Amino acid sequence: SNVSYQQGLIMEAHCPLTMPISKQPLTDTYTADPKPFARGKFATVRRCKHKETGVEYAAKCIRKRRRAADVRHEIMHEMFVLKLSDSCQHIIHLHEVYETSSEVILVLEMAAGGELQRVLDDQEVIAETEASRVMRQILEGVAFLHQRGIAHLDIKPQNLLLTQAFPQCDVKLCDFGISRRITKGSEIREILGTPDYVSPEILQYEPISLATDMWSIGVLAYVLLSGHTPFGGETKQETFWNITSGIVEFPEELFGSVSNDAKDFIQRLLITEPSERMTAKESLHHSWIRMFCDPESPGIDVAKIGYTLKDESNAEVSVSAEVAE
Ligand SMILES: Cc1cnc(Nc2ccc(CC#N)cc2)nc1Nc1cc(C2CC2)[nH]n1
Repeated sequence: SNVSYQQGLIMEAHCPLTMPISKQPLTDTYTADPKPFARGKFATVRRCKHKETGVEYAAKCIRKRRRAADVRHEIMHEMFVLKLSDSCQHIIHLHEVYETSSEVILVLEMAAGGELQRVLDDQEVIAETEASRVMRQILEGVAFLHQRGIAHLDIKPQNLLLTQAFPQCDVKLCDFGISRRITKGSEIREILGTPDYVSPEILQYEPISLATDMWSIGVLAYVLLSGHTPFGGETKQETFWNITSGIVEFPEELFGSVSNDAKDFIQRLLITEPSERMTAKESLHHSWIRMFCDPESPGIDVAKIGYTLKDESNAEVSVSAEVAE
């Protein structure tokens, strides 16, 4: 259609989510910590506080040019996925975007509790009720993305953030840096996530799909309940061999006190054939996930997708759709 869009970026023609990008200095509006509290390969994350509201955010500063290729499109894809996920409580929200000559700065919701990985470092395993509650929230977020044809492709405890100190906290998914829209003839990508969480199809250069995330979720559940990774080997090569073998064991000394429901949940995800794994929607109905959740919480959510467009006369036209999960 020939409507004109708000100034800013048009990420994907079929679903134009406008996201104004400010060229003002971030420090006009926020007080930013000089020292990052987290670092990725191409990004640093700084705590920053809005000068007027006092609200704290996490400013993810992504270098625009790296490996010589212009990675602007990848950054816009991450912004698109974050904006599309605005209405999901289990995905970190994108608040604002700034751009300098060398960086794009995503001002993101602050999850003060930090990474789920820290909890695993501190306490090895977590109680089964807490593991089920964590998994349910992660599955809500993943089901939201999968409903929209997006695979995260890097689900691991480092990318699962807690809103406050464990266990009285909620969990949010972050980092869509290697996420992909999965189309029908899904592409074959030599994307490599984190060795322990990577799925057999990735190792065998077979098409990636939404089911690739479900494998990682199976690994995550195994780790939460036992403190060990199911395919961990002495070397990366050995780990990859164990993954493609698809043999999952539940040693008595690790799983002796773990319910059969929990083991069944894991076994229905750690299947080498992607099409045989539970989908995110099916896993939300698995007894291990339903068992502990508060009965009155609705199992079915309705997702609202809304964005505003401008018509020829520059009047705002709002478009919204409701999608029953
Ligand atoms: C207290 C805290 C501690 N450690 C991290 N680590 C971390 C993990 C993954 C990524 C990868 C990404 N993206 C960035 C930082 N994030 C925190 N809070 C955040 C972090 C954020 C947004 C995601 C940056 N909101 N609140």
